Amino acid sequence: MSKVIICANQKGGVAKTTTTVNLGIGLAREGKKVLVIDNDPQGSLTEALGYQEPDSLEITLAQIMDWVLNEEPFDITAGILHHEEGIDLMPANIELSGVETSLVGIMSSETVLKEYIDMLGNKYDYIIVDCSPNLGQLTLNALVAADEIIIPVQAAYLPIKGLEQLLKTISRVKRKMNPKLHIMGILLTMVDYRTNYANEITEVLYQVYGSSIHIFENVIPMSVRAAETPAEGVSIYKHDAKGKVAIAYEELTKEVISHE
Ligand SMILES: Nc1ncnc2c1ncn2[C@@H]1O[C@H](COP(=O)(O)OP(=O)(O)OP(=O)(O)O)[C@@H](O)[C@H]1O
Repeated sequence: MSKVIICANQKGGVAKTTTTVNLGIGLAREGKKVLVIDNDPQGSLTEALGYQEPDSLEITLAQIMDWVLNEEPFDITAGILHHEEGIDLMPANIELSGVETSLVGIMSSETVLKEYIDMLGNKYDYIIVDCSPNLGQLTLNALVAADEIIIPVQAAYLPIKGLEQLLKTISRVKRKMNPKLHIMGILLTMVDYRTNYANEITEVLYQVYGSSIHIFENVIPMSVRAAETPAEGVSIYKHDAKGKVAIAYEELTKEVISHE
C-alpha cells in the first residue's frame, strides 16, 4: 500500500504547499511513484504545479469526493494530471469548498478521502496531501487517511498556541478514528537564523515539544528563490538546483525515505 503523508497546520502560509511540491518531487527523483493531492479549495498546490487556472479543470478532487460520497463508479485514473518532473497530481479548485460544506452532518463523511486513497491500491509508493489552513472537514479527512503527518511551522512567529489545537485534534483522531496516525515531525520552514526570533522559536519548540515530538533537525531556510517557484510551476530542484532550499528539501526527502 502507499504511504500517506499529509502536510498539515491550520496556520496559513507556513509552507505546506511548498513542502508538498518539493518532498513529492524529491521522492520522485529518488525513483518513487508519487501522487500529490490538493486538499485545499484555494488550489495553491494545483497552481504551484503549473495549472494556473484551477477553476477551468473539469475533474478535480471535488468531483472525486462527490463520486465516492454517492457511491458512483468511476475510472480510478480520472482527473489525475502528470507533472513534467515525474509526479502525479490530483488537483483542486474552489468547488472543493462546496463539497466541504456538503460533508457536514453526513454519516462517515470523514472517511471519503481515505476511501479514494484505498481505491488507488498500490499504484503509488507515496501519496502526499496538502491540507487547507484550517481544521475543518477536509483536514479531518486527511487526518483519517494519513499514516504520517509533517507539521510545517514558520520560524517567524510564536507558533505554540496554534500547535496545541492541532496536536489535540491529531490525538483525538488517533484515538477515535485512525490508530496508526503518527507525527513524523515538526518541520521548521522559512528559517532565517540572522534574526533572533528564529533562534528563540527553535529553542522554545525544542523545550516544549522536543521530548514528545520529533523535530526535523534539517530546517528549510528562507530564500527568495523558493518564493519564486510557484509562479514557475516547477520544483526548487528545477528553479534553483544548487540553492540552500533545494539542498534542505533533498535532506528532508532522504529522512522521509529512511522512515520506510
Ligand atoms: N523557504 C522559503 N523561503 C521563502 N519563501 C517561501 C519559502 N517556502 C515558502 N515560501 C513562500 O511563502 C508563501 C507561503 O508558502 P506556502 O504557500 O507553501 O504555504 P501554505 O502553508 O501552503 O499556505 P496556505 O496555508 O495558504 O495553504 C508562498 O508565497 C511561498 O512561495
